[in-house]
Amino acid sequence: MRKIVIGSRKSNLALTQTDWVIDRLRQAGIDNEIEVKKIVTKGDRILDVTLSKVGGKGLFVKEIEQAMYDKEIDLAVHSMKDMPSTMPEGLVITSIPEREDHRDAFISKGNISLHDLKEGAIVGTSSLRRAAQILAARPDVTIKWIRGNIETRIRKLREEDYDAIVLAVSGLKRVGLSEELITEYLEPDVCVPAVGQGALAIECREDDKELRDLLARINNEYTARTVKAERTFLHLLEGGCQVPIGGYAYLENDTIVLTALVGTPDGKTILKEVVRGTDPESVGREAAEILMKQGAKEIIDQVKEELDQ
Ligand SMILES: NCc1[nH]cc(CCC(=O)O)c1CC(=O)O
Repeated sequence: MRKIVIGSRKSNLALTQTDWVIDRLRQAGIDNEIEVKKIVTKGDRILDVTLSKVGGKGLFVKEIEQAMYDKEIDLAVHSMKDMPSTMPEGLVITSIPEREDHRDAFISKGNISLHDLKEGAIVGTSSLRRAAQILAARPDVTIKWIRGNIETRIRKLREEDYDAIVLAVSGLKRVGLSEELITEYLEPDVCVPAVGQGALAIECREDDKELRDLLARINNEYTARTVKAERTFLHLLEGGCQVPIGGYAYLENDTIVLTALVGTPDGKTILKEVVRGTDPESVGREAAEILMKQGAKEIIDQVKEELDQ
């Protein structure tokens, strides 16, 4: 039986996610030897610059993908939301396990809800998507960029002048922090999560048939179908995390219900639609077409132009 080598970033979140996948593989009866190889990515090295300005998504995955081409590793576990919407030649997302909580968490000093924050309160996020939606709900608050891993951001809330921060519930749970820290779960009607938020992507070489057959055992059809709708939408809008785009889909019986969002970073314009259907790609495409008709492309092009300056 062949040994399986998994490449992982060194962050607590990445290693936890990798361990979680290994647990799933074991539960699925896969008892091959498994080795974890730690890789430091460019994204881990440039933590002091706004993520959107240094190239966004690709940053965390590129070096891991090179290791896969070089056969130093066989597979990698990523946060789905960090995956670019197009895959590089020869690599595939072969399996999508069951999704963790998809929501964003609002965490404030003194447990004050988003609605009850005082005027001018400082909310920390480095996501344009979160900034847009927080400002749409509360135009009177100030967004202040915050960087660093989940643990760092929690510490900065405590030690610096932030009144609140927003981060993914899934990330918080995965690094072992208590959900008691959370003031408020932001449902998609308040804050549409990032496409793929809470889900993992297991990536491997396209031609590694033997490994793909093993990994298929931990694919979750519900998550795979809904994430497919979200990513089709993202792909058609050519969005990375450098533009305020959100997408979340769930199933109602067999119907996919996709909430799709594009907004301006100041939150003054929010385009948001709910699309239903059974075929994930059609649902994603329909959402993209509707938002495009409402001016989504113009918003995205303008945000990209501003970032380039
Ligand atoms: N942007 C960084 C990032 N990438 C993945 C997660 C964890 C969330 C997930 O599992 O999707 C986080 C932290 C966050 O958004 O607060």
